[in-house]
Amino acid sequence: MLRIGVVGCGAIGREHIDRITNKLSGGKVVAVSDVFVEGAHKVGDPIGATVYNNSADLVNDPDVDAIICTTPGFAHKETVMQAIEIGKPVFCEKPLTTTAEDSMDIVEAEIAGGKHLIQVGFMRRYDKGYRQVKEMLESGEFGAPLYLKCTHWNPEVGTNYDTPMAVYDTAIHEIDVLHWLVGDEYESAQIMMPRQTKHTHPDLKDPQLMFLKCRSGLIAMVEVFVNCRFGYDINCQIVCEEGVIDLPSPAVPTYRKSGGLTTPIGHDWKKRFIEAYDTEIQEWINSTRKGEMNGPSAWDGFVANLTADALVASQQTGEVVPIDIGVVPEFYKK
Ligand SMILES: NC(=O)c1ccc[n+]([C@@H]2O[C@H](COP(=O)([O-])OP(=O)(O)OC[C@H]3O[C@@H](n4cnc5c(N)ncnc54)[C@H](O)[C@@H]3O)[C@@H](O)[C@H]2O)c1
Ligand SMILES: O[C@H]1[C@H](O)[C@@H](O)[C@H](O)[C@@H](O)[C@H]1O
Repeated sequence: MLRIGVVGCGAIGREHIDRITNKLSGGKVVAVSDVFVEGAHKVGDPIGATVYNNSADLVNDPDVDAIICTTPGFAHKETVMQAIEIGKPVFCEKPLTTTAEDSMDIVEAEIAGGKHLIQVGFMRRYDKGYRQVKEMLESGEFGAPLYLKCTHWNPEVGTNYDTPMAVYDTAIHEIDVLHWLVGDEYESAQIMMPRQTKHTHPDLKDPQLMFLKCRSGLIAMVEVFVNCRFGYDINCQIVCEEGVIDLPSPAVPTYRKSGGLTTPIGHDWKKRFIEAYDTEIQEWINSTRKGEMNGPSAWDGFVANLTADALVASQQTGEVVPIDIGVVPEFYKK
């Protein structure tokens, strides 16, 4: 049994605790922590977990074998570095950090420790739909992918969500999954701001149109609109030389009523990728128990943050910003 400590008992922290406790196998949440300690007690007490009000005490608890970090992005580095220091595996929710510089510090610390310890929560790589699309592309039947059109639409966000977060908290999913999907690397990024919705606030530009160009010439266009009101709607269309692939959305019943034919769109990110989260955490538990680390790595987290930094820079100027990933360290070569 993998004894897990969860740092950060907010929305996704509670989701992961619930799936480990009630759905998955091979793991047990034995400790939880949150700066808001009442919140940690609320989820930790019913399952008999030790409750902490800080990350370091949980990471250093001898009864904790591995850590799940589900604090906000700005706080991830603290916990991940503590875990590396003591040599414990850590599953860190996306983004690894909020800047490439901080992610590089983590990469360097992990390499220095000589052991693969970090997995980043890029769960779309575990989604059945994205996996099917990847297989279709790799079959060669569609020829080369030429351009991608994606939407990342959220119904609404809180007032603490600002312009850069549209990149490093939201588009970071597409940043990671798209280059993985097409087997390419980004070389430049650009953002254009269309007319803005009245439903945003002064610190948030919304919507934003993001363009990522790959080395092959492929361009990915990602529309991020986080106050779209109507629902949580993630789509991706890949235009190839020999055909077009649309990412399948999870099947839902459509219905005829009041003179209309309706396909419902959910409101909740937790449900849209629920199976992907289950698979991701189950595979992390399984591989961690075997002393392996197979999922998205700290290097993948760094590459995503480097790309995000270029997009954030373009938010200011609208200009094309180059991306130079450099050479993949030997340590991360598969
Ligand atoms: N993979 C996904 O699809 C997905 C979905 C949702 C959230 N996330 C990621 O998970 C992380 C958490 O998101 P959330 O929606 O659960 O946020 P949240 O605000 O609901 O929860 C964060 C929790 O962390 C606690 N916290 C804040 N600062 C802390 C600190 N310094 N140390 C310890 N605890 C601290 C807060 O009190 C809160 O309980 C973010 O990085 C987010 O991007 C990923
Ligand atoms: O924009 C949100 C994404 O759609 C979700 O999948 C989560 O990652 C959440 O943290 C983001 O704020």
